[in-house]
Amino acid sequence: MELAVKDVHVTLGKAKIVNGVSLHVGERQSVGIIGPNGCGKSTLLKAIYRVNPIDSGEVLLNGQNVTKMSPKEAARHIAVVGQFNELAFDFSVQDMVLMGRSPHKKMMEGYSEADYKLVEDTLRKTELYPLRQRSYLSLSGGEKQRVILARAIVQQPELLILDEPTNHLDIKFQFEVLNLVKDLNISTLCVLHNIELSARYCDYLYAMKQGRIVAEGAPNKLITKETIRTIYDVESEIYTNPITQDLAVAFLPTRRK
Ligand SMILES: Nc1ncnc2c1ncn2[C@@H]1O[C@H](COP(=O)(O)OP(=O)(O)OP(=O)(O)O)[C@@H](O)[C@H]1O
Repeated sequence: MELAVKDVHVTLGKAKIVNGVSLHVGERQSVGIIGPNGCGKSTLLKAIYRVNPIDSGEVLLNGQNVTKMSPKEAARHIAVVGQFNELAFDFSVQDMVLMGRSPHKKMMEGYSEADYKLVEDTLRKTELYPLRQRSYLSLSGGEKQRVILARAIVQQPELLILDEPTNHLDIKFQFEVLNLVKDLNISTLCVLHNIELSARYCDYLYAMKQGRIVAEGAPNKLITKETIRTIYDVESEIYTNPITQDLAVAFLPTRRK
């Protein structure tokens, strides 16, 4: 599944938040967006998954205009793991995850044995199986985040959109969630605040500032001290971690006196 975002503009209230953004996610590619607080990353993602109306521009999935799809049709192709996972009504963990199958069901069609099997396998993979009978609202932030990811996995999307998926997670689950996403081997578009994680898990990155894309490229090309200075206004040095051999960033903020 390919996603093409072409010259998208979004206004919220009277403020122009996204200002002519174009980006591309190729078949089975992991693409990341980095940028400072308030630069418009979530607003852009919400425009892509149809929560925010767009002023102009296009969002195309394999050439098909997403804004013209029915919500159910869009949900057969795109799953979302958002930043805030609160709900007005409570469900068990198992039922929450089972709901991921609903875009694939016809009206009044029940869940099949295969659906229940997929849910069970996914609950085990995400280490949620022991919590399957628990009420979703009683879970911790990190547990909720994993339930939302499990629901997205059983949705079997061709494009997964993630907004800060590691937000509430401890170190172990940060790696496990990103590894699970990587293993899905589908197209992903992900906002991550952690630059080192974005370098490790993304094939290609876009850097955003004040509603625009200001740089793009493979992580080892895009992540330079100049890009970090441009987008975050912080000095840094980029180096190779001598133990993991991964790209690493040492931030060198100037202290206020
Ligand atoms: N309804 C609204 N009316 C006006 N401005 C809004 C509205 N909703 C959000 N904004 C503003 O739009 C800007 C972009 O918000 P957005 O959540 O997209 O940023 P972000 O890059 O995802 O930030 P963060 O890294 O903090 O999550 C912010 O300045 C926010 O205050």
